[in-house]
Amino acid sequence: MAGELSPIDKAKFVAAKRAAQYVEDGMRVGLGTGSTAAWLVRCLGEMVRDDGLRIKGVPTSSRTAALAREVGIEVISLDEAKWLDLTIDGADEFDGDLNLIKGGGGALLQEKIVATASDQMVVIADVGKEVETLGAFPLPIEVIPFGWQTTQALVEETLISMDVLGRTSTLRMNGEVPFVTDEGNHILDLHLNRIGNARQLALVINQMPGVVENGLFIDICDAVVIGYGDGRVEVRDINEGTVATERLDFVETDNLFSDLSD
Ligand SMILES: O=C[C@H](O)[C@H](O)[C@H](O)COP(=O)(O)O
Repeated sequence: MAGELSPIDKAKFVAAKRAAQYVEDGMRVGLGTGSTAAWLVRCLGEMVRDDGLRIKGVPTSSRTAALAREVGIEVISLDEAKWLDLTIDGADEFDGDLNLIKGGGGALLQEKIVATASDQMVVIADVGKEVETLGAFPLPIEVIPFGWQTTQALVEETLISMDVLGRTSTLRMNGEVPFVTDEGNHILDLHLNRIGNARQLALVINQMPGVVENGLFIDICDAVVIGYGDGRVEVRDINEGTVATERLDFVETDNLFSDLSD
């Protein structure tokens, strides 16, 4: 129940609950992936069930698709939707320009495609995700399995030539075997510490053969809803800066707080 949630889970929950207010009847909504986005899907499921909200959801991973169906959200594919009114998703880091690192859960490819196909992207995050400069969180890049070690070597050589700090990368593992994304690819995590020019880095990485996509989301996010462990939320808009700071009450319902899994 809510009283047993850790401060970080409360922060994620209030961010998700506040962001759910962006969703209007009839919208086509991109549903993000991760522990914060899972709260959002639960909140929307409750609104569908209790308030009669009618939405069509486009999930960004098989995990989110399963959860959305479980809570009663109508799920359609991106190609069926064609264009989305709104996407709400989590992030691993966001900076003052609302640029992001995403992909900690391995869903960055579908997430970027879905967010880019949306009129608006709203990110939900606990306050610990805010950084001055992106890069403390390892930057995920999705690579095809064929020749992944060659791709890794190319990525590392290129980063060295660009004089990017860090320079090491690791293949993401799932126990003893390489992690496999929903698209059948692998993830390399780049340990950069600090990304001086995220825009340039994103372009350079995506030009390398074998790389499918990187976890830098530049100029895609329109607003971040930041949650705090004491129930406060802050809405930061790319055009208007901080537009609202408020406190949300926790609503303890079995639907939201039982068996929550990412
Ligand atoms: O691939 C996963 C996504 O980009 C997530 O949205 C991101 O990793 C944040 O996840 P969480 O809300 O669990 O911190």
